[in-house]
Amino acid sequence: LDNGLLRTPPMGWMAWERFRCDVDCKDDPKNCISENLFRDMADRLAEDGWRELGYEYVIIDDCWMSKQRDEHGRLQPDPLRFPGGIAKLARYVHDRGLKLGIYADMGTHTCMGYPGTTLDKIEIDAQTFASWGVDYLKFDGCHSNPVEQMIGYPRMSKALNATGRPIAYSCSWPVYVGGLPPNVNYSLMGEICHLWRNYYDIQDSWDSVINIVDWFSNNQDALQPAAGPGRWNDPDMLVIGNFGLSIDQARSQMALWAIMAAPLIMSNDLRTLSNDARAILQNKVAISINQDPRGMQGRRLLQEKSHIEVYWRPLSNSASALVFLSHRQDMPYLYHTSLAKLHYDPGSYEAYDVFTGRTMTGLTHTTDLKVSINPSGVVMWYIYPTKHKRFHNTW
Ligand SMILES: OC[C@@H]1[C@H](O)[C@H](O)[C@@H](O)CN1C(=S)Nc1ccc(F)cc1
Repeated sequence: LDNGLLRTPPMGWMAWERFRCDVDCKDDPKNCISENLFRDMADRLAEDGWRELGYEYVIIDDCWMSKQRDEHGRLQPDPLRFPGGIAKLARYVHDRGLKLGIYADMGTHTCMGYPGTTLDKIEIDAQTFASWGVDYLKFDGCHSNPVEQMIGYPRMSKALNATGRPIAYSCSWPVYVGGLPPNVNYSLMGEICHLWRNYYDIQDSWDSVINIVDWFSNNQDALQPAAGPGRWNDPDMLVIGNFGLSIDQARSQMALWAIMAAPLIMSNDLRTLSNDARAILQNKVAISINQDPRGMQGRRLLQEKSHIEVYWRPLSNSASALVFLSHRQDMPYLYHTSLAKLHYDPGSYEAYDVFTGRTMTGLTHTTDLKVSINPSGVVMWYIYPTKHKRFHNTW
């Protein structure tokens, strides 16, 4: 959606994968979906260096609502869990230089059974969110049919615009109609939404992450051209820092989300994050690849019989990113290749290893490259022609 917002993929934090629909604030006050949780996360984003790296959105997901709309027919937060109201929470978030996201559902109910936004409620819900100072809307699609979705998703886009408040618009519509053409028109998606969920929900496991990566790669011819500034495919949240990924697998998700120009929206507990997870999520070069101003989503370049896969993304200033993924090996694999084999033009290059911080100089397109990749791990390089060295930040 070309209205100046999200010219690079959104970055921030979202409650759902880590905190789900925990509404038990009596027995679980630290983890339940409440204003306290979002204030805690806003504090962490503002105090632990996240905001300066670009992580700016604090996004409320399902289960924030009261079970009834108010006497004016407006959505309202659960009064026990959000006693101060959403406008006050938005002020708290804004005071810390951050932005607030919220969740609604095109349909009779949200996926977890809270009040939905039926077609007649779209305008009043958009106005309500704008009046609260909300900056981002995740619009889910449970409990609605394809006709209601076809009417509702464009109508919400118009309604948000009509509020006069710049609100980033995330659409779950493709997920509910199979994620691929002809049921999904990605040109239309790019006109009405800033980002869209294409595929099933992510879970806290490597199986889930690699399943999503495989689906996006197998369908990249339909998906990759749909992405660009203001219009992003959304393979779902970063689950780095939770319970299911090893360090190598966490690096793999960060590297592949950078190649896919995916939103970098974490769902984890920033209050107890390990140093390893923080180092991966705060990796400046991985973030700068993800946020590259050209906004060109990358692709899977090749799959070897050894189950080594190579991903490539073109970047600004004649730079590019390469990711070597060991998909199904069970020991470190020494992969031999050359830039020529990866379709690079003749010339001399330098490569910065994103996770070790080492720079390789004096590479030509024929230099024999030997890359050791751990099982379910990656090696990621930021590559630029030596003659353009002056353009590239020295990290
Ligand atoms: O309730 C909200 C939750 C999260 O917002 C996800 O990101 C959305 O994709 C939808 N969603 C859930 S759990 N959706 C859902 C997923 C599987 C299922 F069997 C029934 C509902």
